[in-house]
Amino acid sequence: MAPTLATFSIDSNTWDVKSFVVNEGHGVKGLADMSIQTLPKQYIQPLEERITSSDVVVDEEQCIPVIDLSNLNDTEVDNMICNAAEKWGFFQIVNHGIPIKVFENVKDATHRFFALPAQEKNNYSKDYSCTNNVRFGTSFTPQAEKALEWKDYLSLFYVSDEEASALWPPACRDEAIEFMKKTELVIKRLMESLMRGLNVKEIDEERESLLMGSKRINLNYYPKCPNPELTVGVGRHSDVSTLTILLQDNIGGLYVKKLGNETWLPVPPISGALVINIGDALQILSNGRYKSIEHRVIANGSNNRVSVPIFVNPKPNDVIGPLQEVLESGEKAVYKQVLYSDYVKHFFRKAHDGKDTVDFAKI
Ligand SMILES: CC(C)(COP(=O)(O)OP(=O)(O)OC[C@H]1O[C@@H](n2cnc3c(N)ncnc32)[C@H](O)[C@@H]1OP(=O)(O)O)[C@@H](O)C(=O)NCCC(=O)NCCSC(=O)/C=C/c1ccc(O)c(O)c1
Ligand SMILES: O=C(O)CCC(=O)C(=O)O
Ligand SMILES: [Fe+2]
Repeated sequence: MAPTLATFSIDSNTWDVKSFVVNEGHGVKGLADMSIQTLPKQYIQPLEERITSSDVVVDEEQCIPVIDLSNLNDTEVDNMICNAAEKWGFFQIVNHGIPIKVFENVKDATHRFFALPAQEKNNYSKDYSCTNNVRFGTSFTPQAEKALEWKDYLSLFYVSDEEASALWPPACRDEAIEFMKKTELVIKRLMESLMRGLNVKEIDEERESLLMGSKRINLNYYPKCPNPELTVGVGRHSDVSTLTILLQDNIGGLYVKKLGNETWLPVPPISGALVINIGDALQILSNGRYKSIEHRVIANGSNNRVSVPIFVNPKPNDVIGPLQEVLESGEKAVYKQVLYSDYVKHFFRKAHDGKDTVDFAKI
């Protein structure tokens, strides 16, 4: 039984916090709603996994690029996108043509879903969900992690509008679908620019599958946290996607690792912008030219935060490896051919571990 006092310090030695949060589906939001005063020990990260101010650079000059897409067909914009993908692995886009209302709606829908009673959310957990394509969960891989992460999520794998309408939670379904639809054109355009930079002239059917054959949308919820400095919202990782399109709210907390050194740069929230990052699959397809960069999210002591990433992926049965156009000039392949679903399963089997997943595909 969970303690029921409104405000108290829990004794995480005697109370089974993990069972309450993970198995009973209360999530970290369930803990936050109890107004706990101290962080349960299960969430205390080792020192090296916490972000301290000495690791972080706060300098306008050191921010990831912000790219204005209002002139997307310009070669100049193409170059900016490819350059950002090579040098930073992360950038923000503005003037992309997607109405801001679509963003507001999906953020509201995220708050609405996580405000549901635990019992209702738990209908979508690994144990109770009627489909593998809809999953409510907490942390990343609680069964494999030494310390849990301060995040709840709903993960929705898109198959068709019909399936989404039938199976995704009504509290957020329509807004999540709308957000996916409205980003389609931008995703295609970004991919075309990125492919031009790799000498790929045309995105045919096979390439379309490899680059954007499947999509998954996650709704992330990071409740206000006691002792945020002792834990993390999301640990160090790179995404396994080709591209990730991330909508964050105005709270902030996402940090990316600067290529070539050990410093972490904040990704400042910009109203109306989307954050774009290269995932492992595109790093592999580009034979390392485009960089899938390590990133992480801190916990926040004052505010709840939401974010909504769309992971653009190959199809699970696609085989990924360096593209033929990239190797044409005689460049040596650094990655082998791997079945994408094997790669993803490898990622999901372990706790977040920075950039180590990509070793799975190294020659
Ligand atoms: C994902 C898989 C491989 C699942 O295969 P399937 O045969 O259905 O296996 P499964 O038994 O359901 O899942 C395998 C394990 O992954 C875990 N898992 C599956 N889906 C998810 C999910 N959405 N979130 C977390 N864990 C998951 C399960 O918990 C399984 O482990 P276990 O509980 O059995 O120990 C398959 O559906 C697939 O290939 N999908 C298409 C591609 C795809 O969806 N790619 C994902 C891109 S996501 C991406 O790029 C980043 C994701 C991310 C990053 C940081 C976070 O903090 C985070 O939460 C998520
Ligand atoms: O919440 C964020 O800003 C980023 C989340 C993230 O990295 C992920 O879900 O893969
Ligand atoms: Fe990520």
